[in-house]
Amino acid sequence: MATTIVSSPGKVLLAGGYLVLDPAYSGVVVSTSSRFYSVIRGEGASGPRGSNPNLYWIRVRSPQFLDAVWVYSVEVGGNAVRVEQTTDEAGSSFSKNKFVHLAIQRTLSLALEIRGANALKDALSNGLDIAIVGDNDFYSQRAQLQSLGLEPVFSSLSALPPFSKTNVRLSDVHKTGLGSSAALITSLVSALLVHTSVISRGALLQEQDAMTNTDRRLAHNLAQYIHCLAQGKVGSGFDVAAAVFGSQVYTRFNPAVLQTLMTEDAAPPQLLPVISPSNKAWDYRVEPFKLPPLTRLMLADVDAGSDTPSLVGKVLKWRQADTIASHQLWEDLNKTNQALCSQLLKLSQLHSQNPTAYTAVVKYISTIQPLQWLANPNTKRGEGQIVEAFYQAHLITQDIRSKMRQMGKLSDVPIEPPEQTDLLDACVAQAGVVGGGVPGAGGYDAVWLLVCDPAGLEFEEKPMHRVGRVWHTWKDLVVTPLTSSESLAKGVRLIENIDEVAGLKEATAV
Ligand SMILES: Nc1ncnc2c1ncn2[C@@H]1O[C@H](COP(=O)(O)OP(=O)(O)OP(=O)(O)O)[C@@H](O)[C@H]1O
Ligand SMILES: C[C@@](O)(CCOP(=O)(O)O)CC(=O)O
Repeated sequence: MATTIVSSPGKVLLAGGYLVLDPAYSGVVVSTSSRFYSVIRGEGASGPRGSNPNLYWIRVRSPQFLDAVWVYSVEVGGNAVRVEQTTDEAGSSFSKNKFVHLAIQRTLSLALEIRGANALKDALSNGLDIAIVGDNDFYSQRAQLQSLGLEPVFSSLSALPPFSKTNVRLSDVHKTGLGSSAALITSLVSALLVHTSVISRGALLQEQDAMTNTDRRLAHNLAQYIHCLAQGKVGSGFDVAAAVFGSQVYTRFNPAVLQTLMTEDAAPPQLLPVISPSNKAWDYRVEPFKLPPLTRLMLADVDAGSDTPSLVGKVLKWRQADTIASHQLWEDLNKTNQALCSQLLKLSQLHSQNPTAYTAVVKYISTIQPLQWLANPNTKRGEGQIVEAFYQAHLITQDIRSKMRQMGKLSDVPIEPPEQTDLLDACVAQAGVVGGGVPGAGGYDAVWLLVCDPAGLEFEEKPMHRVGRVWHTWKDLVVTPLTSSESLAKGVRLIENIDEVAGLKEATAV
């Protein structure tokens, strides 16, 4: 039987945290080079069938974690699929994994509706072995680095083997906020949809019209549904949208579309009428976005951590309590968020119009602090407007930070708390840094920076290196760099040859 391999990226919400919960506003989302991989091998899992010819077996493994093998029996009926975790098989975990279980159960239910029982039985005939791995960035590597006597700096992270074992259980891992569950569910659901021939392999291979392809939109709708069901709440869905479609300007769907399906017990009889891409109730919007050329997204995991749902609860409570002030602030903040999107896209246009001047400007502003960018009396023709455009982007990021701090103050939520403000101010003052902020809901989880990344310089001369030094020597918070940058591949994608991905074959070997 064939092997199906699908990967999907993590996410960073650069602008639009909280506002993106309201369909009146959009979020600017970057998908990351760090990805989740689901590898489905069409054989390997077997179990007692007894007298039941409709029983099949699926084994799911997460080799990066201890006690992370889950074995499911699958009973394919005429109009229902029963998926139950079993502990009969040796090595099967006694822990449960709701995200994996629901992904399998709901996806096979949809496959039964669309492809019928015989086709589904064919796909499951020899049992499925499914291995799931996430790039190292999804989980804090501090402990691994310490055990190897390595400092938590970029060069050390690059020295770690891909898909490193964490030596802990999933319940004990320190996640870094890149959206592991959204990327996991998107890759697993999409891989199962391909393996059961519900969607075509080509839908996840092509990148043109990725945002309008109906197979990809079916995968999106199903992944959104399962992710909300597993998380027990309907967030904005920006993380799943980024996992499916890649970097974008995202406007959420009306949660009412899922109302009839949000019951955890047996799968509702009919998923397709709701999940289908032809269901107009899926009124989300995905518009193209990408970071400008010769810039680099930098992410750091800040060891303090925050509980996003509680931050969200407090902000929404404030929004209801102080409707006038909150509406005005959200309107202003949304305008600034969209201005950031437009300004970054403008930089891409300026590069297209005059790549030579653009390249020269990036090299120049990488050597001086943002407040000095406009002071150069000798700016060459064609370069002045590019320097001005970078400086405008810098001002917009600072304005977003100011408004996010104001929202935090008014709602009594540490969106950009003083410790994060100090860290970000120190970073944004470095030569060649365009701007930065707290991603998503903010708090103490993480920081993001957009830095110039000029070609042809030694690493030690690059803004990335300067920022890395600030992070490494920072005293008030434990700041650990992630290796992720922006993913230029458009969201979820099929991997045709496992050897395309370094370490994937070894990490997922049966
Ligand atoms: N490698 C993995 N294998 C199997 N399940 C995983 C894996 N990584 C994450 N998960 C599942 O995703 C769940 C984490 O989802 P949760 O919504 O709590 O975090 P999250 O918001 O996605 O986290 P973050 O954004 O920090 O990655 C875990 O409890 C686990 O069920
Ligand atoms: C607060 C919110 O708008 C963004 C949360 O982003 P993050 O999980 O902090 O990256 C919630 C949501 O969009 O679902």
